Amino acid sequence: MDGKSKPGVPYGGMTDTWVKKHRLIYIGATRHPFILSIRDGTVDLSAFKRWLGQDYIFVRAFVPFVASVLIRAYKKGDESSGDMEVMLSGLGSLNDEIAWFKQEASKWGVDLSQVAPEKPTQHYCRFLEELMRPEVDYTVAMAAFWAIETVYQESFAHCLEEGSKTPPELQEACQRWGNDGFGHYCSSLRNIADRQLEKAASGSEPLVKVSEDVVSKAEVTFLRVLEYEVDFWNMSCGTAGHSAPKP
Ligand SMILES: Cc1ncc(CN)c(N)n1
Repeated sequence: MDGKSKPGVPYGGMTDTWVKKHRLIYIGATRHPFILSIRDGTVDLSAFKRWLGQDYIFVRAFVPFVASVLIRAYKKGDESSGDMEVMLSGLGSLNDEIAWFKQEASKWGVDLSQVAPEKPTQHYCRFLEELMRPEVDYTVAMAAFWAIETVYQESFAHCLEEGSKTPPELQEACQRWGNDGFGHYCSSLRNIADRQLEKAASGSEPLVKVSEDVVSKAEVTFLRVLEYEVDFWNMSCGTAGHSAPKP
């Protein structure tokens, strides 16, 4: 959370360096007031319902992005890495996630068919589209994939920690991303990203464009994910319009 490497996470991966180097925006994304309001039980239910509708739209756009990373993993042809299996499990959980959104929406009386994407959602989905373009490197796509999943894991796990006062009716939402299994999945994504970054940095990746170009692009992409996540949380709180300028 405060950028310290987590127990069991191998110290010194590139992602570890980024979390430390950019800990302010990382904390901004993983300890957002919206998340803190869920954790202390003061969340405004209309904000939660707004988040629910918008996140459903995001998750539907996230599925093809995950599929695009799976295709990149397949094309890498490095069967021993097990990358494809990690993505397949991710797609499986997204299938459950979409079913959960529909059930949760009906529990709260949110008609998902009537929800229109607000600007932060539109911008975030457009960013996912950009990451699906063929010229985007596997390493850059993996950095985004890990960052997107880990922000939710860190955020919602925080609402489940000792001492939290998360309302019982919101526990299930927090469990969805805050559970240990999802945490393990995020560690798998992190390991793939770190391995790819290590190869790019050492220039040992064949046919990769100028290697430091890939590493710096991956770092910029990591930061852009954090910005989109903060904008998404801001939207959920109704503090739209205060988004950071996009590079
Ligand atoms: C905005 C957002 N970011 C990440 C996740 C986790 N897949 C999500 N459901 N929504």
